[in-house]
Amino acid sequence: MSLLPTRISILAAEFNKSIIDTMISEAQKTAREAGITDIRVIKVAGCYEIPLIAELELSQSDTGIVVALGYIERGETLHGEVMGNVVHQALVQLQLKHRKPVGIGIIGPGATEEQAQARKVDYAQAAVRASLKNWSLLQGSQKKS
Ligand SMILES: Nc1c(NC[C@H](O)[C@H](O)[C@H](O)CO)[nH]c(=O)[nH]c1=O
Ligand SMILES: CC(=O)[C@@H](O)COP(=O)(O)O
Repeated sequence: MSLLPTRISILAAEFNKSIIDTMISEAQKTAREAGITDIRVIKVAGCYEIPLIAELELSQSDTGIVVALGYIERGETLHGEVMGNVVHQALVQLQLKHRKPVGIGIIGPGATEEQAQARKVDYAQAAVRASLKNWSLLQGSQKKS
């Protein structure tokens, strides 16, 4: 029963590249500081593409944690709101299916560029930290059972 996951897979929606590049760097840095050495970064087109790749990564025994990074910008229609709901729901369901943490670092929906700039570091760090905390809680519960 290891205290740390073998691998963290960071899935980044590069629809808004300037925001996401910073989020990727911050997530990598936070994972390294926690002692993780196997950090995989996979860039997808947008948030809608994250759940499928998350499923593939979580199915691999070495992948202990998936971190999802994205920014759903404010648009003129409800497209972003629908996407946000669908993607968040899918990622939560994948956690329950695989019994592995998914750190969700998706800004928005409906966020302005300014709001995203203000949140990109905190969301990326929090997604890694929260998923690592859940990892240790899961390890603890498995020890007891
Ligand atoms: N508008 C945003 C998107 N849209 C793209 C979708 O995620 C997807 O790539 C497309 O519908 C093709 O399947 N993605 C974001 O991550 N953020 C947005 O604001
Ligand atoms: C969140 C989005 O899809 C955005 O990029 C475009 O939104 P909209 O088509 O509602 O203007």
